[in-house]
Amino acid sequence: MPHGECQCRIKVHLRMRPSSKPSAALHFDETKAMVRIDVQKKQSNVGGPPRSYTDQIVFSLDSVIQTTNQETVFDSCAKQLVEDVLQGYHGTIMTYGQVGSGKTFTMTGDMKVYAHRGIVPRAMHRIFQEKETKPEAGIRVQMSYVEVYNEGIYDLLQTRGEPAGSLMILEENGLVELRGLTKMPVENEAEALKLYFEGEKLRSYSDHSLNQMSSRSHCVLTFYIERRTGIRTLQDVTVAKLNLVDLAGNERVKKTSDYRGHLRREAMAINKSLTFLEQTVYALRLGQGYIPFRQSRLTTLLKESLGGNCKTVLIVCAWPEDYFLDETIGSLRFAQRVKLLRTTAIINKKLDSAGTERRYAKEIIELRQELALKDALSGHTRISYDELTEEAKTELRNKIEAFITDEKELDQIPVENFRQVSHSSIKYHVVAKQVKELLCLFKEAHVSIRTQLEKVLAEYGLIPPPEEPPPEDSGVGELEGHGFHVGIAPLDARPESPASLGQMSPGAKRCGVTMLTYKENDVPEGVWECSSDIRNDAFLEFKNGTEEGQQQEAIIKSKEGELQIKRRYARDICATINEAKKEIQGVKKLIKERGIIKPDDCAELEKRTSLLTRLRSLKSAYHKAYNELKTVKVDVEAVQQEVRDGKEMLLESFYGWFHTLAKYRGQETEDFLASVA
Ligand SMILES: Nc1ncnc2c1ncn2[C@@H]1O[C@H](COP(=O)(O)OP(=O)(O)OP(=O)(O)O)[C@@H](O)[C@H]1O
Repeated sequence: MPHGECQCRIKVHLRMRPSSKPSAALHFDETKAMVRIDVQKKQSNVGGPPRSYTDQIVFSLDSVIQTTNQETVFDSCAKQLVEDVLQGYHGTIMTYGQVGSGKTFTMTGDMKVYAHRGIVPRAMHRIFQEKETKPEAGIRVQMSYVEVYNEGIYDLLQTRGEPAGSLMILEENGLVELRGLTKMPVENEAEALKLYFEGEKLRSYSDHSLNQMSSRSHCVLTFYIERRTGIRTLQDVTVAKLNLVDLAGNERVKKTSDYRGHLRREAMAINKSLTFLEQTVYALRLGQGYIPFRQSRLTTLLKESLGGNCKTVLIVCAWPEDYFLDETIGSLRFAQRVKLLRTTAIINKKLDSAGTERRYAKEIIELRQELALKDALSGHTRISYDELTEEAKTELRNKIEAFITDEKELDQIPVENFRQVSHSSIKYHVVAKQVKELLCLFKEAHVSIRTQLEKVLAEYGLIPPPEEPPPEDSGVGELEGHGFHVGIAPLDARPESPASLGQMSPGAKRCGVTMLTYKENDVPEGVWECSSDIRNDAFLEFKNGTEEGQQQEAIIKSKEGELQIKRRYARDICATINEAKKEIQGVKKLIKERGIIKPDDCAELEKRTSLLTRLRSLKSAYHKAYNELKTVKVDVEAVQQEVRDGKEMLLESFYGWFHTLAKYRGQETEDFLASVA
């Protein structure tokens, strides 16, 4: 159920007018809100006179009132409903009953005696009391007053001075409206009462045998109450209606002595409309699909009150005399049916758009004045807060672009007021992205400046020479012998070709030993007095034929295997670095091609940000690989050194073996070697 929605039953009260000869058949239980009526009935008796017996009819209501105290009537029947209307519910209070039974007395009261004022003036008092005591609610009241006379609806507040034609009923979205109805704004209780009395003067009364001032029409007095329900800037407003309906009295025309033409016509029209009202209530009670609201003007007007968005109270007025017992029973039967009807009332909210607009306009003026004062105090007298012209917008965009591209070396975005910011579509995230991008560029610039500075300082010997970063444009050289490095290896760093070393002996070739040879220069002076061929053969003999030589050769081979793996790994890293470098250059080119981005071009900015992100990730991969390459390089060099050390050890061992053996044998080296071979 939506907030404020209320499923309500129509409340029904019985008010008996005072009488000097009340019927003995009527029994009231005010506590239980019940009325019992003893009805004398006659039953046919076969062969004899009809037998009479007493039947009892019991009516259960919401209250039974016999007092003449108007305050009690208002408090028990109307007060709560008026409060509900002040909260935003639509409400209707209706009086129904026989001619002269006290409907107008209940509704209007005796206006000559203050204590006898009826529901209308008391409700008025309560409404305007609320208006005065709660100025923050900004209550606005309007009033309309219509009568339904002989099936015509007449505006009792029309001020045109000529008899008004019947008002036309309009129905839109199930809601009934009267076209051209006068809704008078009312400021206070006195004004409302004055208007009410003016309307009363236009109302149709006749001198009736049961009532000197008998209302010959149904009257609907409506208060439209608009009030704010909060103190926020954007407020909800409730617009509720309070309908105070004084129905014309029903009568048994034959019973009354008034058979004069117009009175008879009036009585028949009243009875007809009340019959339609009863039929409508009956249909509503049965829950029929079709409810004949449109049968009469009265039922059309009461549509919402009987079965729609409204809280409704019915006060049935009755004569207590025996003579009118049938009419009283008829009124109570109607009351009983109405009591079973249900309505769905909601708090009627509407957005006070006109009021909000007015408030905003006022607020804007005040804020502008405040801004102008602040600008004047701070010396900014030429700032305009008006809507930006197209020219001003373009100028502002250019200024911002200049700031972002740093063309004019501005140290802040040149906007003067929020309107400029909003009209340039500079949203926070856009600025944040720009700043992020600038930070990125700044970081790169910082690294470059630092490197340059370190180089200069190193040149002057103020700091140790910095380790060269990989030159990005030249790529990474392939590993080759001792000469691999980041970048293209310098020519003098290439290893000597095997041809420049000592000749590989046929024996070495045979044994598959390709790496370890020696040069003439390697031979210690005075040791080798034989030809190189002989020495090579002797060397192979040592490596392959002696335990010491074999062990050392095995170590060298294992180290050479390790070296090979590390070099292959280093080569892979080099390939990764070169690939990254290529991509970096590609992305940089793309960024450059996109040129300067307009601050409000979010799509382009997105693309640029994504390219920058890609660039950052490539650079990160590049530097990671480069660091890894440095580590591998150290490893490779270490293993290379081990290989070199192993070879040197092998040579030394060979020299020792060869020399000792030659001496031991006491032979000429040539002879010895010949014998060995
Ligand atoms: N409860 C009451 N206490 C005192 N006087 C009453 C009461 N009810 C009605 N009267 C008096 O009876 C007379 C007729 O009452 P009223 O005009 O209210 O009847 P009515 O139901 O409106 O009649 P009609 O249908 O003809 O308009 C009035 O003079 C009124 O002052």
